[in-house]
Amino acid sequence: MKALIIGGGVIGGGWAARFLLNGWDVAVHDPDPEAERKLGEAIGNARRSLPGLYDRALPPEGTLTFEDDLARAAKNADWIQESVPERLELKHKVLGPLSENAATAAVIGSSTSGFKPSELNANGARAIVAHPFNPVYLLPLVELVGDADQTAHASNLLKSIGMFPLTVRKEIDAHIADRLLEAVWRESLWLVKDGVATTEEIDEAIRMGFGIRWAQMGLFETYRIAGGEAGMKHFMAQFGPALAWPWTKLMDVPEFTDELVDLIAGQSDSQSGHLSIRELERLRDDNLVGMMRALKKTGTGAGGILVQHEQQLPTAGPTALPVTGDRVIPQSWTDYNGHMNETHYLEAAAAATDRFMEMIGADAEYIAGGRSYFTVENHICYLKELLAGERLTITTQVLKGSGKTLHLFHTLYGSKGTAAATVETLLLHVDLTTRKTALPGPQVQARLAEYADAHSRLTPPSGAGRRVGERE
Ligand SMILES: NC(=O)C1=CN([C@@H]2O[C@H](COP(=O)(O)OP(=O)(O)OC[C@H]3O[C@@H](n4cnc5c(N)ncnc54)[C@H](O)[C@@H]3O)[C@@H](O)[C@H]2O)C=CC1
Ligand SMILES: C[N+](C)(C)CC(=O)CC(=O)[O-]
Repeated sequence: MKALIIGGGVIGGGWAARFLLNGWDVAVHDPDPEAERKLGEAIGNARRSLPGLYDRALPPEGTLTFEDDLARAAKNADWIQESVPERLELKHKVLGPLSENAATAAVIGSSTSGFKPSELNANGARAIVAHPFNPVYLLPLVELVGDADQTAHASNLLKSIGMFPLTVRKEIDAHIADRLLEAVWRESLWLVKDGVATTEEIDEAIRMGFGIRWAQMGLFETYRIAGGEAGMKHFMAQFGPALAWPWTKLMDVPEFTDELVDLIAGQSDSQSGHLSIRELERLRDDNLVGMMRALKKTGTGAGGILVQHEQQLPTAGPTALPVTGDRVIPQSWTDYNGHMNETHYLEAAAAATDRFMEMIGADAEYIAGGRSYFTVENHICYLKELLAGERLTITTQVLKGSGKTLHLFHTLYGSKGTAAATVETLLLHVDLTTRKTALPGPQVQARLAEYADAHSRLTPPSGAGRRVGERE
C-alpha cells in the first residue's frame, strides 16, 4: 500500500512514520529544504517507540521517498494525507489538484484541527477530515468527518495501521476532541493572564490528577464513579448547580497580545527550556509507551486498540521449533547498564510460555473453563546483552509433555540471530477450582503429545538441566 503525505512537519512527519512502520511505502511532498532532516528525526523517534508497544513484531518497514511532482504521486497513492499549515486558502490550493489526480478509491484526508469538510471542499475537492493527535505514530485517535462511504473506507485502513477511527456524526468546527482541548486551553490562558497560576502549576494540576484518570476512563465514566453508589444522577445533582456559578470563562477569550504571548512563552521556557524539543519528545514517547502498555493489560482505552492490532500482526513462518515470541525490545525494558534488564528476560519467556499454551489449546477459553498450568520452576541463563529497539525472537522446545508435566526450553535470540538467553521452565497442570494438580483435558494432552514426540527427535538443547554455576 502507498501513502502520500503533503506537508512533512510535526503532523505529516507523524503520519509518515505511522504508515512506514506499518509496512506502507510513503512519499512525502514538502517545499521546506529542511523537511528531509526533520522527517528523519521524527521517524527516528517513532522507530525507538512504536514497536515497543507490541509483543509481536510489526511488518517490515516500507520505503520512504520525497516527491516534487504532486500530480504523479497522487495517481499512485491509496491514502493521501494533507498536513499543511492550518490556513484555509492553503488547504484549498493543495486539495484541489489532489482531488483531480487521485485514484477514485484513494482516501484524501486532511489533518485539519478545525475546518469542516464543507469548508475544505468549497472549491470542488473531495477530502474528508482525518484529524490525528500528536504523536501520530503512537496515539491511536483519528477523528473522521465527511462522506459516509469515504469515512467507512478510511476507517478500515486506519484500523489496519493500529489507529482508532472515531467517525463524527455531524460536521462542526474543531470536531470533538479539539473543542474539549480548546476549552481547557482558553481557561489556562486566563489563569496565567490573571496571575492565578503559572504554566508549570497548570501542568501539575493536570498531570498529578485528572490527566491520569482521563487516559483510562475519559470524562463521563470517571464522573459516574465520582457520583458514588448512586452514580451519574447523584453526580449531576451535586455538581449541576455549578453550571450557573462563575466556574468558567469559556467564550470570554483573553486578548491575544504580545504581552500574553511573552508571558506564556517565558514561563514555558523556564519550566521546560532545559530540555530540547527532541528530548521532550523522547521523554513523552517513553511515558506514553509505558502507560499504553499498562492499559494493554486490562484492554482499556488505547490498550484495547493495541490488543486488537496485535492480533492482526503476522506471526513468524514455520520452523523446526515453534516461534513463541517475535517482538521489539521497548525502551522501558532497559536499565542503568543500558541493556535489557534481567527481569524482562523472564517476562519475555513467560509470554512465550503463554503462547505455547495457546498452541496446545490451553488458551483463554480453556482457562475460563477452570484448568490451567502453573509454573513451578524457572532457570534463566543470560548469554548476550540485548538492547532497546532490537528484535527479539523466541523458540520453544518441549523437553517433557506428558501427564501433568510441561517442561519447556525457551531460547531467546537477538537481532543478529545469536542466542541471547535460555529459559528452562517447569509447569504443572492444575484444576483451578481445587488449586491442585490434575491431568489436562484430552485435547490438550493430544496436542502436547504431538509436539513432545516431534521435539524428542531433535538434538536436546545444550544447557538443559544445567545447575547454577560459572560456565566452563
Ligand atoms: N501540531 C499539532 O499538534 C496538530 C496539528 N494538526 C493539524 O495538522 C496540520 C499541520 O500542522 P503541523 O504539522 O503542526 O504544522 P507544521 O508547521 O509543523 O508543518 C506544516 C508543513 O507543511 C509544509 N508546507 C507548507 N506549505 C506547503 C505546501 N504548499 N505543500 C506541501 N507542504 C507544505 C511546511 O513546510 C511544513 O513542513 C494543520 O492543519 C494542523 O491544524 C492536527 C493535529 C495536531
Ligand atoms: C493544538 N491543536 C489544536 C493543533 C491540537 C490538535 O489538533 C490535536 C492534538 O494533537 O492535540
